[in-house]
Amino acid sequence: MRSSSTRSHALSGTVSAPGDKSISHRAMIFGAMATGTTHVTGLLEGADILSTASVMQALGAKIMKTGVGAYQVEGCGEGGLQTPDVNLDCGNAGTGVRLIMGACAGYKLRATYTGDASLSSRPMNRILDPLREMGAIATAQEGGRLPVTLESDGDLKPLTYTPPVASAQIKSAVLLAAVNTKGVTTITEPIPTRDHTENMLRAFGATIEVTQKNGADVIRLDGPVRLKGTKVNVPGDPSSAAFIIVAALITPGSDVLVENVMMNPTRTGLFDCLTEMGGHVRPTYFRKSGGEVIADIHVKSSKLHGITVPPARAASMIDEYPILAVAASVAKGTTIMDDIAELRVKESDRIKATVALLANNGVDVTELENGIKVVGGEVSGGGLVTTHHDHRIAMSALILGLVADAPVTIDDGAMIATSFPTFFDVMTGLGANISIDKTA
Ligand SMILES: O=C(O)C1=C[C@@H](OP(=O)(O)O)[C@@H](O)[C@H](O)C1
Ligand SMILES: C=C(OP(=O)(O)O)C(=O)O
Repeated sequence: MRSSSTRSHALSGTVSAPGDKSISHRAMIFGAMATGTTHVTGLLEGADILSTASVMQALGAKIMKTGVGAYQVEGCGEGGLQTPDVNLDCGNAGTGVRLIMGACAGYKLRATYTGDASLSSRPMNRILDPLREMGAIATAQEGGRLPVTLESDGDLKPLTYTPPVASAQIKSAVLLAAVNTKGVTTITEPIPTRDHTENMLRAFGATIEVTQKNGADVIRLDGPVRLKGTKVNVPGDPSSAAFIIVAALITPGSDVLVENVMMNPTRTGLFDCLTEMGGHVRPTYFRKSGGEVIADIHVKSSKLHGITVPPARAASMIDEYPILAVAASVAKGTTIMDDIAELRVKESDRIKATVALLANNGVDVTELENGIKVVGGEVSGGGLVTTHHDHRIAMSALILGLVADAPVTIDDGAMIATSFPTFFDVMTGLGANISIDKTA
C-alpha cells in the first residue's frame, strides 16, 4: 500500500487521540488472567491489539466486542490460562509477545510464539533470561529470536532482578510471571519506564509496592495474587498524538486541538522536547480518566530551534524519536538525539531507518554510533522511503512530506494500522495532503 504526502496548507480542527496501545494490550492480557469480567472502553482497535486479543482467546479467555472500542473480557481466573491448540501469532507486537510470554510463564502450560518478519527479528532473550531464572524452560531461534517455545510447570521461583536496559516490557514480563509465583519478586529500575503495568495490576486488585533506593525505583510484588476483573477506560495515546502534534507545529498557519491525551510523565518526554524547541504545545483541561491524567493539547505552528535531547529523557519518549527527527528537520540549528541504542531493536533499526528517511528527502542528517544528528533547513522531499514494516517510520515520513518541496512516498503504509488505524482519516480531516495509492 504505497502512500505519499505533499506540501499542505494550514491544518486546523479538533481531533481525539486514539486509545493507548500499551494500556490496550494490558487490558486484554490482565482481563484474560483475571477472575470475572473486565469491561474495556476506548480500546485501540489496531492490528497489534487484535493480535493480542486473539492470542488471549487461544489461551482460554472469552473476548466479545460490545461496541466501538468496547470489549468484554471473561477471564480464565481460577482455571488459569490453558495450553493452546495453535501457535500463538503475536503479529508485529513486541509488547504483546513479551508480556504474554511473561504472563504464561506463571501457569502450567506450553506454547509456541510466532510473529511477522519484523517481530521475528527482535531479541527475546531480554525476557527469556529472567523467566528462565524463575524456572521456565524456553527454546528460541539463534539470537533469542521467534519462534520461541516456552514451557512452565506453573511453580516458578520469585526473582530479584535489575533489567540490563531500561524497558517496560522486561519489567512487565517479570511482574506478570510474578503474579502467579509464590514469594516476593523485586525489580530495580535505575531509570523509570512507563508504569502502566504497576498501575493496572493495582486496578485489578494486586498490591504493588514502589520504593526508592539509591535513586532507583524498587518495585515489589508479593505473589501469588488473584486478579479480579475490573473496568478499564483506555486514555488517548500520547505516542500517536505525537504525529498530529508535530504535523501541526511544522505546517505553517496550523491550529489544532488534540483531545484525550494521556499525560502520564513516563510518556510525555516528546512534549517537553517540542516545548524546549519553541513549539506551542499547550496541554489544557487536565482531568482524570481510567486512572490516568489526561488533557487536551492545543498546538499552533511555531518556529522551532534545535536542542540536545537529554539522554535521561529517552525512556519517556522511546517511540517518539523518528517524529522528533522530523520536527528537527525544519528547526533552526542542530538537534542531537544520542544514547538511544534501544532504537536499533524496535520494529526496525529506527536509527538507520530515520537517517535514511531524512537523507532521501534532502535533510542534513548524520548517523551517530548510538544516535542521530539533524541540522534543520529546507526539505526538498521527492524521496521514496523504505519503512521496513515499521509504522512509526511510515507515519514520520508522511508528516515530513507536508513541508517538503516534492512529494514524499513510502513503500508501504499498511503497518500504520498496528498502532493508529485512523491515521489517514484523522490527518486528511485536518487538511493534510496524504494519499494512499491502492494500485501500487
Ligand atoms: O511496555 C510497553 O507497552 C512498551 C514499552 C516500550 O518498549 P521497551 O520496553 O522495549 O522499551 C515501547 O517501545 C513499546 O512501544 C511499548
Ligand atoms: C516499539 C513499539 O512497539 P512494540 O515494541 O510493542 O512492537 C512501538 O509501537 O513503537
